Amino acid sequence: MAGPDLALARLHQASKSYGKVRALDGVDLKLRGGELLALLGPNGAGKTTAIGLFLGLLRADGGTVELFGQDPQDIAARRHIGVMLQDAQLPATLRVGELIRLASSYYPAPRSVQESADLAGVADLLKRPYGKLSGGQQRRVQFALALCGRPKLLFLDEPTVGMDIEARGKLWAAIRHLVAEGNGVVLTTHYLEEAEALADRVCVMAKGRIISEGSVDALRARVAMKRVRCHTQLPEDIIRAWPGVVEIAHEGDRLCISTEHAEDVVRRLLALDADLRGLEVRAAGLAEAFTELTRDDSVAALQEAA
Ligand SMILES: Nc1ncnc2c1ncn2[C@@H]1O[C@H](COP(=O)(O)OP(=O)(O)OP(=O)(O)O)[C@@H](O)[C@H]1O
Repeated sequence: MAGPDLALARLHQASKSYGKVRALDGVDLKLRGGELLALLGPNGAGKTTAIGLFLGLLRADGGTVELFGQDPQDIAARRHIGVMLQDAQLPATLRVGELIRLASSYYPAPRSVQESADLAGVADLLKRPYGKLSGGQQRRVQFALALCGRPKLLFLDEPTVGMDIEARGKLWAAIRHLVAEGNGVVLTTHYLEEAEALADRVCVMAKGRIISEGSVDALRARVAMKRVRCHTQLPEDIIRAWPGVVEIAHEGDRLCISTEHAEDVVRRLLALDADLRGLEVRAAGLAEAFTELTRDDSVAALQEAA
């Protein structure tokens, strides 16, 4: 079993192709206890394939895959993981409590049904048949099944799809609790605010490669784009023609200027508009960083440089 400093899960130069499609192309990835890693990337980037390798559902064509230092197809390693995949098929007639009891029985030291239900926020649904639940409720039950075995490592594939804001907030709190207890979590998501809210590290994938890895702040810092907002009487056409102005949008009665040269833009605004009000300059959010990183040309440049 892995010690505290060893990786819970690791991909080393892992590759996987489906026929001519290279779904993963030499990927390195490592996760430690007490860490949440968010895997981001556009559709088809290779996120699900990477998780499939960790879970032993797929075999790598090249490179190595380790779960607790063992082969993921080894049952001893798999006893310590919990999984919430996108397309869970569960028997509709079983009650939630029965499902949790059944899933717990596969693990050596499971949580009690009540503890699992409380953590996942489904304690009030224990007597309800699974098939009669709403989509968001079913997702919460799937989360209870993922954590009932007291896993050291959780794989959550787009866990909050279909959840309302309150349910999402509760799931985030439960995930934070599990990470604070020292467990590792690998999360894939298309909700950038989810990665921003939860992740210690963010890994951006595109076309089977990792194109960026680091903290959310480090990822943002890689993107030079800034947003300059203000109330101004200056005509939009004039601002648009300034060097470095990429985009102009209206937000209510404010103008929002996207630029890589925020200082130049601010200098011009102040020089030309004595009545300028409400000036604000902000770094790009994760959404902008993500868009910029996964633009086709930037992916190509990174791949050439690698
Ligand atoms: N069973 C399969 N047979 C053939 N091609 C596949 C198979 N599974 C995945 N692929 C291809 O491999 C590539 C990576 O797919 P993968 O599902 O890992 O991406 P993803 O990042 O999880 O995408 P999404 O965000 O849409 O879930 C895609 O081009 C996909 O079409």
